Amino acid sequence: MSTTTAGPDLVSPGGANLATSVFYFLLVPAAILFYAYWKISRKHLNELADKIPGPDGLPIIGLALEFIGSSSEIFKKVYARSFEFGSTVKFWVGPKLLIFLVDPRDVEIILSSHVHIDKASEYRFFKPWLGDGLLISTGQKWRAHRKLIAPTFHLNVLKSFIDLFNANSREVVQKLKKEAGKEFDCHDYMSEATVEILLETAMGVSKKTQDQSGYDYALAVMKMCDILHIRHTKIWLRPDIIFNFTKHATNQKGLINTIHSLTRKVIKKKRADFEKGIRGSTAEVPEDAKTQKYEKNVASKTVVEGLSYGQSVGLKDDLDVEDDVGEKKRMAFLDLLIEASQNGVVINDEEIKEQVDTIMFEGHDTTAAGSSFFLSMMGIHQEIQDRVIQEIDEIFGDSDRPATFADTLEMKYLERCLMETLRMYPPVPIIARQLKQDVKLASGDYTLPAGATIIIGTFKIHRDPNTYPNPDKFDPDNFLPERSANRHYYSFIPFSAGPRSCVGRKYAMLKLKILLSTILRNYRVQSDIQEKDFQLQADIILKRAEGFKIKLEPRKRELRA
Ligand code: HEM
Repeated sequence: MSTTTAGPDLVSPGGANLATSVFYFLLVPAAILFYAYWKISRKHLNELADKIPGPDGLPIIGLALEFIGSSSEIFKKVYARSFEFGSTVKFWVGPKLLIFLVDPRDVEIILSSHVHIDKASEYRFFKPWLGDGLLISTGQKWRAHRKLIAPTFHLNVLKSFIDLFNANSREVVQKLKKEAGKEFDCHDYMSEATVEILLETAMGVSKKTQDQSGYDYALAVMKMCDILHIRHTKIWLRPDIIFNFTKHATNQKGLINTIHSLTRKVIKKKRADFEKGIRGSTAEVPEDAKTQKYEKNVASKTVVEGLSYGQSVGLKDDLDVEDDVGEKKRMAFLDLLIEASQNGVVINDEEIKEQVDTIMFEGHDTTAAGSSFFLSMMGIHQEIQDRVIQEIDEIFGDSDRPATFADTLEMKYLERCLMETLRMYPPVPIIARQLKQDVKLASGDYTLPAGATIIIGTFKIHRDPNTYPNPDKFDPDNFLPERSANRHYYSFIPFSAGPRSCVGRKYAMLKLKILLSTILRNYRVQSDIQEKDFQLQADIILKRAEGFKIKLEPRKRELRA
């Protein structure tokens, strides 16, 4: 069948040629104009960048080829190259300007600021998973939600989690029984335990109400981090238009589905409890994990800031506020969010989901890595482990009683070992920010241009020989008060610092002390692998590519089941 149309013949060969010619005629000047505009708009950025030292890259792609290879190879290569320059280094990756900072004075300028709080554009890869949760949101939304969420990690709320920390730590000890005497990867156990502890404490639901295990969730998170890391390092996978056609995009969809189905279930359960008038965690605590009868009166003004809770003495953030609301009014994370959403304006249902996803991710993978590195250190440094065990035995004697808050304050040497672990193996090895304004540095005559991505190299800062003599040696005495006293506040930042510091800093420290002391009350750790043989990789979170291989040997007494 044919159709005829009246009017001009728009598709005649002559007309098509004319249209093509006009198109090219316009395209070339448009491209030239666009390029000229682009060059002019970047003139300021380029001029300031030219003054900052850094390796020469290839034309157009810059140093993109440095990011080829496995995660651990990339980590090794980038870390080795970081020694070629001073404390401020620029790096071009395609048209993107990255500037690495490691001088604590410069780091302070960025992290203590209430202006430079925008996350780097790379964090957008988290969006399908974490939405606009606390980790990546900015501006007014971030400010309002941070104000809402930070008090839910106040020490008074955390103290109410102690029995659940104990109960879950005891379960880990039981689960680990089957690994005794064999080499195994402790990260699997630490991951599962941290997910389950988060469910029962911050989320306030019993892990038994979940038909999907914490392990499946943790595995999905780990695989998501792999995909995000691939997108960070392989620049051709950054545009969605290319990424969406790869197998990674298909895998990502499945993983996000696994992750979100857990968070949706958690919120549904909590809402149902809320409607029945139930507040607080519904997880059951076995009688022998309850601490009430052992808890000594700890002065409410006990100093619990600074190093004991993961940041340099003298630094404060919104987690260190005085108890202005009163113990009774403070609520746990999801309780408070559900209540706030009832009143309407502060947070809506979608935003609750984003925050739950964010806390579940930030709260589990980081602490799982921290505890796995700690156990690896104990296995390698036997004489240090002896001292930790001696301290724990002095606190608990032969008793199987659960650990109280007062006990955690006495775990001084364990705490120093934990700090030293977080110094040498910070679970978040870099922090990235996007600059909206120029910033003059304190360490030298450089100005960071607006538009640059700033990378704060926590891993490198923590191994600066000027701050930590013998920085590659595991030495818990680096955290003796007299040694810490003279260090720059920003030379130890495992939890970041300033207004965007880690909201779970105190939660993590308290939980880790109870979990790790419970494990060491029951097992001695051994390791056949030395630190020099670690294959470090930084897939968002720092890990050992070969797995956290350790061996456990039951100690003299067994925990009563
Ligand atoms: C050893 C354990 C942990 C370490 C080393 C750690 C480290 C960090 C770091 C370095 C940041 C800043 C990230 C950035 O700016 O890109 C951060 C942010 C954050 N962390 Fe943690 N974290 C840990 C545990 C936790 C826990 C247990 C929770 C929650 C229960 C948590 C929740 C968060 C949240 C919500 C943010 C975003 C805060 C904001 O931007 O306002 N973290 N964490």
